[in-house]
Amino acid sequence: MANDFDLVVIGAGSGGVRAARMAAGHGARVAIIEERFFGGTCVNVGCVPKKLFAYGAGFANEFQLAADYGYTVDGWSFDWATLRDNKTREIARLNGIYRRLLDNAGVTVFEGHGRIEGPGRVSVDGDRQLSAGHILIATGGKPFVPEFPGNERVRISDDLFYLDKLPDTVAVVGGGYIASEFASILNGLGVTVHQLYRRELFLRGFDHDVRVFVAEQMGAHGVKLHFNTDVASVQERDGRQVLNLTGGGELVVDEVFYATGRVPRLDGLLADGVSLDTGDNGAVRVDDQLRTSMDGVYALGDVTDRLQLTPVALAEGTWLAAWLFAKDKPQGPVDYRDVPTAVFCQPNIGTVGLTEEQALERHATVRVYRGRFRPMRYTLGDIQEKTLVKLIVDDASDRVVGLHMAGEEAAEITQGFAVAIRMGATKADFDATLGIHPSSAEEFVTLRQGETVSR
Ligand SMILES: Cc1cc2nc3c(=O)[nH]c(=O)nc-3n(C[C@H](O)[C@H](O)[C@H](O)COP(=O)(O)OP(=O)(O)OC[C@H]3O[C@@H](n4cnc5c(N)ncnc54)[C@H](O)[C@@H]3O)c2cc1C
Ligand SMILES: NC(=O)c1ccc[n+]([C@@H]2O[C@H](COP(=O)([O-])OP(=O)(O)OC[C@H]3O[C@@H](n4cnc5c(N)ncnc54)[C@H](O)[C@@H]3O)[C@@H](O)[C@H]2O)c1
Repeated sequence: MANDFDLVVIGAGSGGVRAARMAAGHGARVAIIEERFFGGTCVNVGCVPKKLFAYGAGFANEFQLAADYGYTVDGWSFDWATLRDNKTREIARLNGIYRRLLDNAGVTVFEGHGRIEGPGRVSVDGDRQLSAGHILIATGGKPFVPEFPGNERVRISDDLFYLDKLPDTVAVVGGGYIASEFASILNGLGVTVHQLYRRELFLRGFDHDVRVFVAEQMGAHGVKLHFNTDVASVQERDGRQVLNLTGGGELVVDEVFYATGRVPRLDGLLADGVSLDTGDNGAVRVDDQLRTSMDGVYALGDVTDRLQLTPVALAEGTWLAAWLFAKDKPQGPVDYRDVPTAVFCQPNIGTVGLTEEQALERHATVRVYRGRFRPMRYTLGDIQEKTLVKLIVDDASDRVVGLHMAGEEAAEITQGFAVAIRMGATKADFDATLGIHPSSAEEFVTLRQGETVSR
């Protein structure tokens, strides 16, 4: 007997929606199951509301700058409820768009909990049974909070987007993307922010110079950074949160936000007796064709815990739909080389390719070019905002193997350079490219004094 659907997708986030729409476009009969919100993490409690808040957090700086340009900007104030509710309205609009995209693509939408009952069998809310030629797990991730006394008192990233009231003082625990972005956002909105990170320097995995520079700049913006600091317990005192620190001492704040990583979301996904190979943190293991250990079941995006980025989930969704259903199959697997990324902390970080540390693992000798400057926009007044640009070049081939920026518009600028890096641009190509003057981006093509570093 024919299956109900050629493909049943569980989870309508970035990767699931993309795979479902594209598969339907290739002529497959597709169903998608979503239990919480269309568009998933990115649209609802991730990239989009985060970026809107980051824009919101930048205005205090702009008002100060406007005064340097002769504007009178006395008496401005900020209303949290307006920002929060305008954001929520926009997210509701996007939810509708995601839902309509699926409907218009001819995808059958089920609202409820998806569960794999066995090979080729999926249920919706435990009752409606669907048979499927292929099943795709695109269930994303969820915040991870470590075990310690009082951890039920802390908030996670989802909560920030719906706070009733903006607290006066917060602790943000973690040193990755979310903690650094949230610390900058809250600081920009006028909250006193303590960011706690358990090791020596946050933003592990990014280029060391960038990490040092961002720590210095975030500190200058007012974020109180506490490195080599971890939390033993949290308790309430007089309506406030008291963090007992592992090294001794305490920190008293109004709210505690934990951003200590995300783990794959597999809650109730597999019926009794159904199992899949998973990694240490529960991530669904896949091969380079996104196949899981169960025949006909695929997985992509955050649930596989590789690169937790929306464009990666989108690329995987596009690839899988074509791989399974297109007349012209992709030539090879998804290409994860030189994935550009940005952290929307203040200053923003943009990066593509290797850090200096990674470059030295692969190449015997590299040339490192650094530039540090005050963007022209800030030169009329007292704002001491700085920008860092850095290129890492493999000395043997002259190829630019890493490009890093921390400063205004780092994400916008890095995206364009990422194309050049992927195409194998050399330092000579950068040198031969004329700058756009005056701009910050031109610094990347005018770096001349390199430092040679060997392993
Ligand atoms: C605060 C924050 C900020 C971020 N900012 C950025 C950014 O700026 N740039 C960037 O590239 N990435 C960012 N990310 C990461 C990005 O959001 C994720 O990489 C991306 O959403 C992953 O897509 P996905 O399809 O794998 O999963 P998700 O988007 O998480 O979608 C999974 C969906 O599956 C649903 N689901 C789960 N289980 C079931 C079930 N059993 N039945 C039915 N439905 C189910 C969930 O409700 C959800 O809608 C951010 C993440 C967070 C948390
Ligand atoms: N701008 C973006 O593209 C963007 C923004 C936000 C999130 N994301 C994605 O979402 C993922 C999750 O973000 P995240 O910031 O939660 O994770 P992360 O992996 O970036 O950072 C987690 C941080 O928590 C710390 N940590 C882990 N366990 C801890 C513990 N037990 N105690 C104290 N500290 C601990 C880690 O050392 C690290 O600093 C990111 O990896 C990223 O891929 C992307």
